[in-house]
Amino acid sequence: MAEIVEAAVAVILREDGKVLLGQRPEGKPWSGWWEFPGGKIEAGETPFHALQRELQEEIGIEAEVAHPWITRVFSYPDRTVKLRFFTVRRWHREPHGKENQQLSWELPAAVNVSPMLPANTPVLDALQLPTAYAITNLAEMGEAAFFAALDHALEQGLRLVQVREKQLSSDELERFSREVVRRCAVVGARVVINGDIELARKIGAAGVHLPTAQLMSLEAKPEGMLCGASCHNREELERASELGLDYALLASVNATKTHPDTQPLGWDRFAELIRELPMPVYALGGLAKSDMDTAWEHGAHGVAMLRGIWR
Ligand SMILES: Nc1nc2c([nH]c(=O)n2[C@@H]2O[C@H](COP(=O)(O)OP(=O)(O)OP(=O)(O)O)[C@@H](O)[C@H]2O)c(=O)[nH]1
Repeated sequence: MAEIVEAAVAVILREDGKVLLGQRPEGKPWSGWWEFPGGKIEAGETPFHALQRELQEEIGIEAEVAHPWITRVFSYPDRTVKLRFFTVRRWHREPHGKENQQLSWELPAAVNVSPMLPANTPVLDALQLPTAYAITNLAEMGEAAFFAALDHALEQGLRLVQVREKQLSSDELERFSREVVRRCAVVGARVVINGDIELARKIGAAGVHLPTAQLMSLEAKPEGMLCGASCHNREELERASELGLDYALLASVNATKTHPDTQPLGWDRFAELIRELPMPVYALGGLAKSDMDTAWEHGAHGVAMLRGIWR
């Protein structure tokens, strides 16, 4: 097998949601194609040091903090690359093309420059997943309180909601899911339905969320819809990765009321379990939006919440 080239790559995120892309300079392979700033990890370098060196050399900035995010392997005709992505939300100095390359701030959902390096298309999809993920809690809250909290959270910027109401009959679930989809659609938020691919299609939800048993038994990712899964260990995370799922939830980081008898993972174990996965992973279990920075520090894409988001 050809050698694997390892690279450290930066997703530099501005507060307006735009990311920085650069055009590969003349003289390099794939010159003219657009990419995230970064480059090869040299012998003896850690990925983080390679990232800082490349950011300095290519665009003249220093990352104040860089969090490990996803790792993607991609085979080009002449080489296989292993791209270790980091998110950078704070940096020093203004980025400028030090190799005479063009730079452009772009929204992941509407990139105006092309062509993108082929390895990067799924990365732009992953970047369209918001950092806060909500799970419905009709069972504990009741309908009036739940819908009031949903409208409030949507107003505050919530853009991804999982419908999970195992106590409802199928008719009730359809009625409730349609109402959640309707309210979310007003602001362009996406809804995934727990466990029911057919219902998701029938009501025009964005996708489906697989409970663990369904993750382990499903043969292929359902086509044409957003699809994530609930995981508790490395085996389940690897299954989600093999199926090419768009995201995973990993629980339980802290002790929760939902699973009082389960031993929580804690943040260090969480970080260890999600290393080198190609899809974003949300941390779940006794968390609130105030845990976001800690989640990022441990490699999470964001925080998933069943109670914390509705308070
Ligand atoms: N920097 C960067 N490289 C990427 C991205 N996507 C992607 O497939 N790659 C691949 O990862 C490898 C990174 O190497 P590079 O060519 O940027 O590294 P470098 O600046 O150290 O290269 P050099 O040794 O040619 O100067 C290349 O094969 C490149 O095609 C991306 O978004 N950013």
